[in-house]
Amino acid sequence: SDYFSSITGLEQLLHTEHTLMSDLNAQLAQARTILKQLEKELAAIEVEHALAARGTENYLTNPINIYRLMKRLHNDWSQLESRAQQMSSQIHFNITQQHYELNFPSQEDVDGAALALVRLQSTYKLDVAQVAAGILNGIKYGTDMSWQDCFVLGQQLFEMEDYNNTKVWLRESMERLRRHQPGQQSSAAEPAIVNSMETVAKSLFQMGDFDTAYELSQRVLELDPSRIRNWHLGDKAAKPSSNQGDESDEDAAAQLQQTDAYKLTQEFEQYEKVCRGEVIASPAQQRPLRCRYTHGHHAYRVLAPLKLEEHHLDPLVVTFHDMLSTQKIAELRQMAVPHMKRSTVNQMRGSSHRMKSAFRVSKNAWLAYNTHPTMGRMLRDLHDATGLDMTYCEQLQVANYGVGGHYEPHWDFFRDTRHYPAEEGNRIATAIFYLSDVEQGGATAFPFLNFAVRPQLGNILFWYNLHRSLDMDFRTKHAGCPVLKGSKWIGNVWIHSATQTFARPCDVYRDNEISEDYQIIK
Ligand SMILES: O=C(O)CCC(=O)C(=O)O
Ligand SMILES: [Fe+2]
Repeated sequence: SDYFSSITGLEQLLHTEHTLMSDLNAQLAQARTILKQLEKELAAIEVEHALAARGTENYLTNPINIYRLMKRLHNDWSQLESRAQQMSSQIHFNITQQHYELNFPSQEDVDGAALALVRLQSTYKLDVAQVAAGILNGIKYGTDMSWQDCFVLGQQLFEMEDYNNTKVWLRESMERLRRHQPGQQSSAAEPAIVNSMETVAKSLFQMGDFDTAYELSQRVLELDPSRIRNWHLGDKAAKPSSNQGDESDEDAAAQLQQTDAYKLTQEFEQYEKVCRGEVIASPAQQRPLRCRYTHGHHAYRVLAPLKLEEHHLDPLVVTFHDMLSTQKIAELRQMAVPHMKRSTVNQMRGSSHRMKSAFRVSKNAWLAYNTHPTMGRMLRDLHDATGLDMTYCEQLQVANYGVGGHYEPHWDFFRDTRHYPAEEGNRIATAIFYLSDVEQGGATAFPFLNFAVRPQLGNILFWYNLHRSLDMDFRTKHAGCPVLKGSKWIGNVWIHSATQTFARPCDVYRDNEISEDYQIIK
């Protein structure tokens, strides 16, 4: 399970399908051999009949022909019969029995993948027709989705009670079906899909989406005109009790309100805009920012200075460029892969129970710094760059986001003191090592600060989560935007505050008030 949350599991699924393909291929090859023989024997009999047709009497007065006819009907045909039966019985293609050792996605996985596709489409405002054509932000990546693909996705969204997106995908499916040349082979739709279309049309009708229901019904009739008979009978099966329909409707609406309240806030809208790159920092905001060389806090860096890029000054958010080589990154990722598990989030404030969530779709692994010399180096470099003391930092968290993977806006500091050891202090700073590039999407976004940082292999993104007073800086809310194309790898280092008194002394006045307004979700 959880194949959709990162790329590592997907490779297993590719393997599963590869096994099924070669198995079915082997079975078909065997069947084909028998089929060829059968064809040859049939052709031989056909030759006899061609001869007979030229003169039946002449043919049937030949004793050899008479004998062969008798023999054929008495022996040969029953042999042909058993051969044909043998051929069909020889195709042993039983997925569950033969391949119990293979990994298959669960319903949850399929739902997760559907959700990912829809998340991308809404976050990046993608045109459904383009997505269905395999085009992401103007670049054609893969094959088109068939009308059936779009329909099944729409149906699934319907079952997941995402009605707005249901409509969009069903309409795309119908559009594709309409454009579909009638001459093409799949115009003879399987009854199963026509059944589903009928069912979905009925449900849409009951929910009051008459346009889509009508559209769908028209297509059903084109595929199978005889179905109209079922529609006028007013039978019970065709009309689920209206009571039931209303109830589930209310449920759906209530659920939608609850889970999606945040999605409707201005804050979330702003987050999505930042992900899309639609928010451009004002000149006033940009003017004081610099890209420069620095020797950080280590004399050695005078000779090999660090490339520092400032994104924001207060709170401080910066990038250190080219801090890890491709080779070392490959080693790190390899070490992490066997330990990767679906990421979780704290269920509630004060609760230590952690759970999977659509809020955070990725996989991660925690690695101790003594696992590999590279990791010790990473901490030293981080110390040299920032001057912070690395005594209390959490293990390296390597995370991988697959397509559609994301992490919705959150703060990295703990708001509940029970979530960190008092002697270590809260998470004063976050360093994200980017362990991959991402082709499209996947930026780290700061919705309150109006910018997003694109992952760039080898870079470190660094920021302070706390004010100098060690109060929480609520302006540091940030997120991992959905990955649109590619796979995103990061390594998180969370540095705690207890030993930073000299590295980052507090000011003479408390500086926390400036960020307090950002605590309230708008
Ligand atoms: O994926 C990102 O860019 C951000 C990750 C993050 O914020 C986290 O893991 O806490
Ligand atoms: Fe974070």
